[in-house]
Amino acid sequence: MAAAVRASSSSTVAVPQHSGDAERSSTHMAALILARGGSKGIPLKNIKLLAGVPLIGWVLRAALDSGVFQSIWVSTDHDEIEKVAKQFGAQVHRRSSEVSKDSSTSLDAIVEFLQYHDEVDVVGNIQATSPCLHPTDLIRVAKMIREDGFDSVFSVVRRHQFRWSEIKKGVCDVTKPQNLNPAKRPRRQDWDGELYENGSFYFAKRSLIDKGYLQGGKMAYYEMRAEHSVDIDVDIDWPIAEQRVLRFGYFGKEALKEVKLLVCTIDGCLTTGHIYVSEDGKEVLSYDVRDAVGIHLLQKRGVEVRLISERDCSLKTLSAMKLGCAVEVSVANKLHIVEKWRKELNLCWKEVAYLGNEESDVECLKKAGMSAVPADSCPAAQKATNYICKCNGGRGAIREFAEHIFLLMEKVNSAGKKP
Ligand SMILES: CC(=O)N[C@H]1[C@H]([C@H](O)[C@H](O)CO)O[C@](OP(=O)(O)OC[C@H]2O[C@@H](n3ccc(N)nc3=O)[C@H](O)[C@@H]2O)(C(=O)O)C[C@@H]1O
Repeated sequence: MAAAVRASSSSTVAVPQHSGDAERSSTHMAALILARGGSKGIPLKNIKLLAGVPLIGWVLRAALDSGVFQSIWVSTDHDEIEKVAKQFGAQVHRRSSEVSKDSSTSLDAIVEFLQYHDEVDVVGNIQATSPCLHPTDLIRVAKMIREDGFDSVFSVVRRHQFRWSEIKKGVCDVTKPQNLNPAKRPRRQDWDGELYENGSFYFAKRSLIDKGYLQGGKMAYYEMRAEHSVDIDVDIDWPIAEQRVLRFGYFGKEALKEVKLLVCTIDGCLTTGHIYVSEDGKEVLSYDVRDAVGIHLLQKRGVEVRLISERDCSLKTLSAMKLGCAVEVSVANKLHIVEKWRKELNLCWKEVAYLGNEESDVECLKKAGMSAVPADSCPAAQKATNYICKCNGGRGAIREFAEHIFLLMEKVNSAGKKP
């Protein structure tokens, strides 16, 4: 009989230092994210943007920052997914079509991966469909395998749900309680609940997978915090998952700071980039009222908003928009100007948010504590940011980014309140 032991994300387990753990261990533990191109419900689900980040990006970020893996892989049959995986620092296993079908199981794809990778002793199969994973979870699970000697560990979540048997015509005409006594219904606080596999990850030693199992041998579960337990299964889950990751997801090693300054590129962010020119050479720009509202909301919450452009935009036209923002035009080097503003306001980069869409924005996007690009921004800008808006430039991207900033600021403030 396989032994099952518990671990919990809320238990106080000694967490090893991030850097160097993977190198120090002789066991080759590989993270493996399965991301086939043909998903049934949501097209290309595995790279669809969830809160501005491609779905696989959320778990790849956690896997990389955990520092416990000797190698991090995405197994895919799709060029676009390969590109995104590499952008997030993963290696790519191009899998065969046999293990990419609707009927192929995760185990099929994992077995194929191992056939090509003799060096791997343990596979940590992390499912992209559970994007609220944190590095601390992976660090604890790696310890359970490496130090506590488990052959397999998988994630579970505790639920307080009463189960009832199914009524089947001609077989069973009535229902029966499965895990409760209706005469003595326990209150939530009087009942430990039950553990459910939540599909976030499955770690298993090669020797076990060779026998055709992901769960077996000396086996343990890892209990995840309920708020981190998100399983995207159907389309309807997507907006819910989006709210969850914004609140509880992992945003990288750097602690977030309150935003004090938002710098926004004019052409292609505040505006669509279209300019109407009259016979006498006058420019007419248009902007989205939603974006003006976004700017005013930010200002109301004490965020200074400034506009920047490489082009010699008409200051008269910009001031006619009545946005109440300081503006700098004909800028040769945007980074120099933002540095100047940052110093003038006595801010660190983490307190600066930046919305840009072009090559000239890349340095600022990389340095800012929070950055975003409109959906129709150039690929270099998209690569440099951690939030790709759903809205296009001049079509609500500022308003959308403002909401994102507010949510993250809520996260900063609630973290500050913890004892
Ligand atoms: C390890 C395992 O058995 N995983 C299965 C899980 C697991 O049982 C549940 O999540 C538990 O809550 O269920 C399935 O989960 P699902 O189909 O959503 O797959 C989870 C993630 O893995 C990718 N995948 C899966 C199989 C495969 N051959 N190639 C892949 O790339 C998907 O693209 C997706 O990102 C299911 O719902 O049918 C199928 C999965 O195979």
